[in-house]
Amino acid sequence: MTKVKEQTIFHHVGNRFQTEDREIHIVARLEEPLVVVLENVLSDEECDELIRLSKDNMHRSKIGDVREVNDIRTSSGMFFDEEHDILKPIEKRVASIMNIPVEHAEGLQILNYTPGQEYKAHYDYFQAASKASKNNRISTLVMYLNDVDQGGETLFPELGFYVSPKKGMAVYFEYFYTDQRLNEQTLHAGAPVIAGEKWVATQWMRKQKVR
Ligand SMILES: O=C(O)CCC(=O)C(=O)O
Ligand SMILES: [Fe+2]
Repeated sequence: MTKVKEQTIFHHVGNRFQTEDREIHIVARLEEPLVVVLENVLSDEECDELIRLSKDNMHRSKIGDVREVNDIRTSSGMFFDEEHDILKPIEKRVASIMNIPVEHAEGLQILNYTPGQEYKAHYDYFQAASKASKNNRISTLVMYLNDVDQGGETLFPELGFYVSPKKGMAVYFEYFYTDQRLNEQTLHAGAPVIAGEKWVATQWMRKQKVR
C-alpha cells in the first residue's frame, strides 16, 4: 500500500522564505504530521517588547498572580485584546508564515513559566463535542520570547520530538488532516522549566474568520 502524503496548510519550501518585513529561516521539519522549526521569526526587540507589554497588562488587570486552577497549565498568561503598535506587523508576519488570513487569528496569547511550571500534554484543537469546535483551531505557532536556562522544551510525545526554546525562534504545527490519527499525533506539552524562566507567544488559527 502506498502512503499518500496529505496536503498541508503551510506551503513554504526550502531553507528560507520572505514575509513582508522579515526573512524566515526553516531550521528543521518533520513531514507528517508537519512540525516546522523556524528561526528569525521575531526580532530581539519584539520579544522584549511583548514580554514588557504583557507584564504591564498582567499587572494592570491584576491577574499577574493568578494561577490556573486546574493543573494542566501551571503557567500564567494573558491574551492581547488591545491594539498595540507592535502587534500589527507581528500579526501580519505570523499570518503569512501560517498561510492563513489574519482574520482567522485568535488574539496572541502570552504565557510565562517559572521553574516547576509546565503545560501538560494537550491538543490545541477542541474536541468534536465542544461548542468551540464549530470553528475549530487548525494550526499553531509557538514563538519563544527568551532563552531558557534549562528545561521548558515544547515536546511532542507521540513523535518523540523536543524543541528547545530559543529567543526569536518558533515551532509551527497543524492539525487539519483528514486522517484523525495525524491530528492526534500533534499532542504536545510545555516541559517543566528547570532553571530560568520561559516566555512564549502562541498564535492559534481558526478554520473560519473570528474577526
Ligand atoms: O509552552 C510551550 O512550549 C507550549 C505552549 C502551548 O502548547 C500552547 O500555547 O498551546
Ligand atoms: Fe498547545
